[in-house]
Amino acid sequence: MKILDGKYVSQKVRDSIKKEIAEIKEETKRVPGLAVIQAGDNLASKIYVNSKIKQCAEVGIESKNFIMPADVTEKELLEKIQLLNNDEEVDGILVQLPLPDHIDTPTIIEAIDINKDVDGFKPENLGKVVLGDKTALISCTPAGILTLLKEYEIPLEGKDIVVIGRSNIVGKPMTALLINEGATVTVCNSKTKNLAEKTKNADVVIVAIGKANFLKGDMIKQDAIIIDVGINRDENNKICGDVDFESVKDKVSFITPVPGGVGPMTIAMLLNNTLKAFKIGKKI
Ligand SMILES: Nc1nc(=O)c2c([nH]1)NC[C@@H]1CN(c3ccc(C(=O)N[C@@H](CCC(=O)O)C(=O)O)cc3)C=[N+]21
Repeated sequence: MKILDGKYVSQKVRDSIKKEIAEIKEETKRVPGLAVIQAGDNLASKIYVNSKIKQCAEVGIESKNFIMPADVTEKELLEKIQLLNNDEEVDGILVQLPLPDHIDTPTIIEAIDINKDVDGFKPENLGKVVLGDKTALISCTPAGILTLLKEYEIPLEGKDIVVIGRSNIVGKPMTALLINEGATVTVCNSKTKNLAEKTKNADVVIVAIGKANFLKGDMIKQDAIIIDVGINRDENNKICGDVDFESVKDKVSFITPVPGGVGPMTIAMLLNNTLKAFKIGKKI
């Protein structure tokens, strides 16, 4: 078993982003800017947002955090996004999800300027990902997974890959990226019949189903590669993934740990998208 070390690879990505930003700053006197909007202050959101802000500072991205009250109206959020769309110093806009129930999330995402959509959540960006358009701002988790697999020189062409989860922000863009790499992709979900039959045949299994310790050793084949997108809390409030690490560990060739796998890669890709959006917006 080899660990796909997201902590290590994300640091490498951040080092490279930091270097590029320093060079651009030297030449243009400008640095990328990221605006983060949070509605309400639930603790989990706060922790992620703080981590993003800290890592922005580390690579030289200027970040601004806007905390709106939990009862913020859709109109107020849309007005805030309009201001940020027109703000020269803001290259990327991230609206932390989930939003409170009374807010229509697609309406909010739709309001973000296409070139500032650093989460890659807008329909146009997902469309570009499907078409293999290099100018896409790619959803951060799938982009991070692809970067991690490439860093470890894991070939994808001709591989049988099962993706468990069909969300707009992980499963769907992940599937498109893998198809474009020449993999044969099966997309499953919580209602899939005979799931283990499918996962047992897969060279790579990507699990994003949001159920603690869901994927077990008897569901995979020998030497499978396992990517665990889940972040759950177990009965002892310890962070755990969607994969039962103990039960699969002796069977896998590669596996991402939780924590320290996909999570850090996701944030690194957010920084990367912010730099990309800055370069597109400022024509660098
Ligand atoms: N608009 C938006 N974009 C997001 O990208 C987004 C979001 N909303 N809402 C919440 C989720 C969650 N998310 C995480 C990213 C990294 C870690 C991460 O780095 N986790 C560490 C562990 C952190 C810990 O110990 O708590 C790890 O896996 O090693 C976790 C969670 C991004 N999200």
